[in-house]
Amino acid sequence: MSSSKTILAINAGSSSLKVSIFSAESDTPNQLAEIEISGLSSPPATLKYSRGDEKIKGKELENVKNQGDALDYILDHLMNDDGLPQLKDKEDIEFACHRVVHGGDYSQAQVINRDTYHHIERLSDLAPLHNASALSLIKSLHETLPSTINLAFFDTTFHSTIPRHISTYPVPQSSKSNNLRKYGFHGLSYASILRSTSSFLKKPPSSTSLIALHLGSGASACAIRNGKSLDTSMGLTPLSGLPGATRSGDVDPALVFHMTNSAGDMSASSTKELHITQAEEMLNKKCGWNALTGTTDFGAVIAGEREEDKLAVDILVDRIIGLVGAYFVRLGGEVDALVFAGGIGEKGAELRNKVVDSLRCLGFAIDEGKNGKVGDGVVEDVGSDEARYKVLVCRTDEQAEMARGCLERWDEFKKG
Ligand SMILES: Nc1ncnc2c1ncn2[C@@H]1O[C@H](COP(=O)(O)OP(=O)(O)O)[C@@H](O)[C@H]1O
Ligand SMILES: CC(=O)OP(=O)(O)O
Ligand SMILES: [Mg+2]
Repeated sequence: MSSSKTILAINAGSSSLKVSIFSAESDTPNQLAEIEISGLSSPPATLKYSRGDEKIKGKELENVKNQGDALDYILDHLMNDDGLPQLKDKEDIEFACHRVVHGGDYSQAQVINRDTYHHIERLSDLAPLHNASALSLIKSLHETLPSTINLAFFDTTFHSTIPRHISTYPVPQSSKSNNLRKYGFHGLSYASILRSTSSFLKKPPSSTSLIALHLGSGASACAIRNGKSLDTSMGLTPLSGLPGATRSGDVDPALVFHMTNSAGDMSASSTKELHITQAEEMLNKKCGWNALTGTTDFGAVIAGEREEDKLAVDILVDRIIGLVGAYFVRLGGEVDALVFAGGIGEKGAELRNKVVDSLRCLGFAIDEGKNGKVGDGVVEDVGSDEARYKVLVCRTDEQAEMARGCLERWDEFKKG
């Protein structure tokens, strides 16, 4: 390990691209700058940049329409920032860490080479909003920065501890369908949440138990027992569980055949790299709160006054509390904290209020004053002092989690 070089960590979400740059001079990642382009699914996209005291927030970017444009914009911005002398040459970037949502059976991060690239490509059908765009970013980075080593970090890795009776679907178990199991996603985020909250609670991660909620354009919940994922709400693909901006979340599996009689036909948006049926297209891209309200921006939905806005919020709250109740039972009530994270979890004070208010019977309660004043802390306690269980807000950092993983295996990754 250790050089004067830098690590670039790239997190392609379904509505955003977040990139952080770290110096690789110590055992823990030292963030030099963080840049985020959000609102890719509700244009215009907006830029947020922070490097020390230098901050840009809410700048609208008319010409940034997709993940590829966003990466080009971000690399250009970083390379041309005079306040970032660590990044002047393309060769300064030793590693680029990419968040890849579906890692199939990979149990740890991989160096991207021809084999791993094609393996990830084959998993694209199982994460149709994510893997294909992560791969196109990997390809474009490989072309722009030919001397940088690309690494894939998977959302699925954290959930490899889910017991078999929880990850198995009760369907015929042929050898192929044994791969048709629950994988779970947002794993880099849950690893980051566990690291930050256990440190906040002054407990080792291995004895910390949480019900964690990652609520963004894709939303999920996770039961963490003694530092290990016990269950999570996304499954074989990131479609199941909670509704998202454009995803239905759990519905009766037969519903789709009543919405269309060509469910199994290929969708017009299928490409050579990505095969997606009309059913998958509909449930992944045409549902969620966007289908109910006409916007993917949950900030606008929760501020909205219309019946459909209220309905979308009530649905999300209802599905969240259902999962928290189930996980509370799974954990036998041994819960150190309920944790909110992700764009909505971190910024949506009113949603936190509604969720926690509905969980009073379990011993959770919010302090409205603290909840309304969440600042820049990595972890903030928003629970009432009188409540039995803690309620925390955590600024999850998937990029830092990847950079940490890169530093831990630096020499091995250098060998390729
Ligand atoms: N003040 C706010 N209140 C509630 N939701 C918000 C607020 N600001 C942003 N959001 C929502 O956060 C979501 C994006 O979360 P994020 O985790 O960054 O997304 P991604 O899934 O792309 O990683 C969007 O739905 C956005 O509308
Ligand atoms: C897995 C997933 O849905 O990720 P995101 O919320 O970043 O889109
Ligand atoms: Mg995300």
